[in-house]
Amino acid sequence: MNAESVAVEADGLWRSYEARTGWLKSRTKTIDAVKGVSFAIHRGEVFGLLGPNGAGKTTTIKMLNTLLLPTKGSARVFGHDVATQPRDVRRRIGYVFGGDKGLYDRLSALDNLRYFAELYEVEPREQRARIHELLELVGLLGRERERVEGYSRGMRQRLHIARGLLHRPDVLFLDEPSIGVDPVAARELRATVAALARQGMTILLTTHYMAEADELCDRIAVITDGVIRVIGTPETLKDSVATETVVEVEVEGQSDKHHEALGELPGVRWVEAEHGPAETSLITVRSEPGGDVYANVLSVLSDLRIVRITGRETTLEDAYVTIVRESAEVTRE
Ligand SMILES: Nc1ncnc2c1ncn2[C@@H]1O[C@H](COP(=O)(O)OP(=O)(O)OP(=O)(O)O)[C@@H](O)[C@H]1O
Repeated sequence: MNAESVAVEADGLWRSYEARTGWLKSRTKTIDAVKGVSFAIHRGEVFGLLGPNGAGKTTTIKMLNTLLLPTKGSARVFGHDVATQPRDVRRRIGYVFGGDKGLYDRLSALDNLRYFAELYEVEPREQRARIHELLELVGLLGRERERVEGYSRGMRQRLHIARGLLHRPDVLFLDEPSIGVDPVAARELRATVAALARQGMTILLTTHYMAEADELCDRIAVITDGVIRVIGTPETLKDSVATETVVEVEVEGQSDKHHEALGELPGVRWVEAEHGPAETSLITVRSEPGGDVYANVLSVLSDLRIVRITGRETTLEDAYVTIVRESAEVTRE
């Protein structure tokens, strides 16, 4: 693959920290935070890095964005080495992290963006239009003259994203952008990230919210204890832990004649019906995970009155929890 189709490439990245322990008798201890991480993010891809607290996500991002030097291994952003060509890397990346730091509270959003535009050497002729365009993208147009101290967490986060985009980076690192943001604001934030992705931005996202990762990411890497355990699309991750989808339908009357049709639906492994209370039947359909099993079952039963339908697909959270648990077992062995 050539350097322009691979946006970010990590090759055996390793980072150790020397941490001081003890008070009277201080000793240094080596913590291996990231232990040989490798992956490639393609241009235009939204790539999620998921893992529990302390797994090594931020350390990985900081090596990729030149804030930390790798102890071992290497990484490139559009072919530029993070250790030997940091200026070239910085020109191509934007870094946005969650939380309260990184903005000037006493200034308006507009003045914050003007300040950072200067800092990032955005051409003075371009600044006005660029700031306007970004305020529009993140949905803050009309509020830009208000001081940031009066902004909600969600608005701050969107302003952070605008800041990270001022110098037109090709890759955006989003480190827990939705931390502490309420559900409605988080949804708006996801819409902003999705809009950026549609425009072709390459994004590396870390988050603890599985639904967010599922909605936004093309591929996901799960990291625990400094090691990547799995890389795949949200669907492959879910499929790797899901054994089947179970749908239960309670219908009025007899359903015997629908049995055969249900059994012939794509992916269906097994159908069972039993008589329920008060002239109802309970039909259980077990099928392979994924596919349109709900819609198919409902269409076969369309001439019956449905009392209730329950069941659920494997979620990304199910998959994540299983992967993290299994990796903890492997580490213990
Ligand atoms: N400056 C540092 N000095 C010593 N140890 C550190 C330092 N920064 C991080 N660590 C340790 O490295 C490991 C990985 O930390 P890192 O912040 O990369 O994890 P993370 O996956 O981003 O976690 P979180 O989800 O909590 O942000 C942890 O054990 C952490 O305590």
